[in-house]
Amino acid sequence: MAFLSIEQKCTLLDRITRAADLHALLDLLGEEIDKLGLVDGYIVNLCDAAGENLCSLKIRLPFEFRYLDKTYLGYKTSLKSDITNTNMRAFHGRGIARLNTEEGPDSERPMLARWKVAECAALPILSQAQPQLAPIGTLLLMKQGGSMDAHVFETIGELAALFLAPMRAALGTAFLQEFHERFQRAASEHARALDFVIEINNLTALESVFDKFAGDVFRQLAFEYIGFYLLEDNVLKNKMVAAADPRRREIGDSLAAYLSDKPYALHSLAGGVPHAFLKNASLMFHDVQELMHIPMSEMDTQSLRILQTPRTLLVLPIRYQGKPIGSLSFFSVTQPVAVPESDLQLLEKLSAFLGTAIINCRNFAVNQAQNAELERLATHDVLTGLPNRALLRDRLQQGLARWSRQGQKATIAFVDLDHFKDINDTLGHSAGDRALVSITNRLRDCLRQSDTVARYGGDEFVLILEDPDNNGSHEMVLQRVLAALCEPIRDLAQEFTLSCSIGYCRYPDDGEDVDTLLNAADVAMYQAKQLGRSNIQYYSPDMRVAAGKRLTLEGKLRHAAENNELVLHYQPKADIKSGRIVGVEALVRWQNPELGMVSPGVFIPIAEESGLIVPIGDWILRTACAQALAWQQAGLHIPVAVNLSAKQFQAPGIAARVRDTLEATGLDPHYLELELTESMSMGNPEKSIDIMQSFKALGITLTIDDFGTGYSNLSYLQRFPLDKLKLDQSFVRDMTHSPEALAISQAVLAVAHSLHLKVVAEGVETLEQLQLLAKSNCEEMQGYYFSRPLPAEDCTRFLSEKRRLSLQETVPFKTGATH
Ligand SMILES: Nc1nc2c(ncn2[C@@H]2O[C@H](COP(=O)(O)O[C@H]3[C@@H](O)[C@H](n4cnc5c(=O)[nH]c(N)nc54)O[C@@H]3COP(=O)(O)O)[C@@H](O)[C@H]2O)c(=O)[nH]1
Repeated sequence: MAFLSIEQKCTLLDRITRAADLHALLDLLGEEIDKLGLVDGYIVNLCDAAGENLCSLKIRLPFEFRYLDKTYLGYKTSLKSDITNTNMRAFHGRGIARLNTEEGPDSERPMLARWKVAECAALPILSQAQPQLAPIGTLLLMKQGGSMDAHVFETIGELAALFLAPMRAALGTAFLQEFHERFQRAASEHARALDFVIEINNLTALESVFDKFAGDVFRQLAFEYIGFYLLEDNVLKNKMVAAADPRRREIGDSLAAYLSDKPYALHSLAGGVPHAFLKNASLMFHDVQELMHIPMSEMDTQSLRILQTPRTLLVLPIRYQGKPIGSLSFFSVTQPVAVPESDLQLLEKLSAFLGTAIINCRNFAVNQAQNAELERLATHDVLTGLPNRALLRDRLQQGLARWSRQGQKATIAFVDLDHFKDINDTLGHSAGDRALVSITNRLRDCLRQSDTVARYGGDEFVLILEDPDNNGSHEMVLQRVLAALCEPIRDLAQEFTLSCSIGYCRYPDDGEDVDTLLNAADVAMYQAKQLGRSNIQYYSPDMRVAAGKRLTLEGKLRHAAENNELVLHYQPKADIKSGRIVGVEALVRWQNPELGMVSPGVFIPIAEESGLIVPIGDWILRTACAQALAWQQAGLHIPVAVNLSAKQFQAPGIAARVRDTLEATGLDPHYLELELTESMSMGNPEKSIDIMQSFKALGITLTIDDFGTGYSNLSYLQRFPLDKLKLDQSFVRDMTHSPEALAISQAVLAVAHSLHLKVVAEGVETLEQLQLLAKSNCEEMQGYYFSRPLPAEDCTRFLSEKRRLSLQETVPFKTGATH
């Protein structure tokens, strides 16, 4: 039975034959279905060229949803997919397939509610005359009020049949054309995507990456906002909300502000953002009602309110190597956005590129942080955090350029802590470290922000003081530094007071380059040390001359022992009461072919500072022991006293070295006396006691030299295993005319005697001094009055002649020796 009249069919066929292409045919078919007024909506699905998918090519949704017609255009369903699907049932079954509350699969029923229709029905588009040919597609019909009857299907089926042949022909052409267009589109999309990938991968800041991504998406799709969320500490944090129109930023900004301190927890699927992340799949919502189908959190409800209820919302996971690392939300507030399958695929691709770019940025940030740390380690001192030598030089170099441009003056100062080693020796290295940190803080407090303090070495600091006003304020600052570093350090196990020696020079007066200035300040600091420490010295060129001389001496001294330039002189010591010679003191001399005789008062301090005293000291000990043994073998049983310098005393294994020397030379230890100074033993008294006990265990006699010149802790003195004290020659020199010197000498004698120690007076030059010492019960004496230090040969003669000291007027022993 025909439902369309002949005239209708003829008119229609005429229009069909004049239709230009497949789209014109589809439009015509739609127009005719509309005219019939039998259904509220329809979708024309046609097979694609490969015969693999049904493709929605013409859509007319029920009236209130027509704005979405374009959104679903191009939607593909695989012909191999779910055969219970209404379209598939019609296509494969070649008959009508219904979907309503009673018929059709449950999975499709939400579609009825979504489009507010009572029934959907799919008709295959096929030829009744040639049933062996496969359908070319389906026609999905929608009815809102009530169901569709046979009349509807037959009328629309008859209409569709008229279109079958021309559509089949047009399909071939259309698919060829579509294939061509798709190829071209793909090529240009490919090129665009490549540009995008290159550009986005070159970015190193997350914000720029988001901006770039948003810019590209906004150019291609009608979304108004994009929210970026990244996984951090097991929550999704909003990183940015980008707006397509800068004039409408407020909504995006409000959302970003709201989300700034509210991350999405990932323990539930509530909300599109966590949903897409957890499911690693995209979600598309065309209205709020659809959105309501997934669980919502309070945060989502509030976000939607801020977004004034978006018309379209699409959420995608951001993936890196297939795994989600965040989510992206695209939304539009003013108008719905159609997102055909091809655009969705494009977005998914872009979001994968975005994922790679995000990881690049993170790796870049980690590398930056690592590089910064390496840079910091290379330029800063680890303990104090102060600039190290390398950075100091760099800062000084930059300063020089600036000062010369601005005609400005500056001060470069070397600050060296006095006796810092004592803290390490007494309280250990961690206390030493704490002291250095405390010193650093004091230095920082003394300086202005524009000044520099750097750690130059162990206990050496360098200050760069800027002087933009040329007002000489540097002197005040250096005084402040000296005072601050002399304050006691209280946060150690025991209170410790340090001092410092400061040397400084001025730019440009004393030098105009880094090395000259640092060297000048160093030379001045050395001078400050020489002048008794705890003072400030301004550089003068004379100091450099002296320092140069000192360097020359050090260079020559280095080879003195191997060149046989060192020689020992021996100064006899006598018992004051009996007048007998009770020992000799070995005193080193340096006879250099170029410099002549160099006084030990000059070269011993240089040997001490340069560390040369250790090998030189070994030579002295060996030579003195060998000489004492030679005297014994000649029948002169006389003990020899050897001075031990502080460096030697503190050198590891000193007791073992002395023992080895005694063994090597064969001298009985009872014929060796070691002279130690007060200051070297008081620096770290406990350690000194250990070393002294090792000496005593060998049978060596121990004497404290120069007693009275240093600062002695009497309680320690009591614990030292000593035999003698040597009264310093300064007291002996003055005792005859200075009541104070006499009083100190007598006090020293009293202390020594109360500790059962003998006293040796040194530097005795006159009979008067000798008599005074005898009256004060001093046991031994040494000095020019009895004998100057003598070369070994002369001393042998002196000992052989068995000279005796007399308390009466005598003629002192004279030799060719200078001292
Ligand atoms: N570590 C070592 N230090 C040594 C050694 N030899 C010397 N020194 C130290 O060098 C300083 C100067 O020594 P020197 O010029 O040898 O002076 C000694 C005596 O010559 C001098 N002296 C002795 N009697 C008199 C005197 O009557 N008047 C006078 N003006 N000077 C006199 O005193 C110095 C004695 O030194 P000491 O007993 O050690 O205090 C000096 O500090 C030496 O210690 C060495 O081998 N190793």
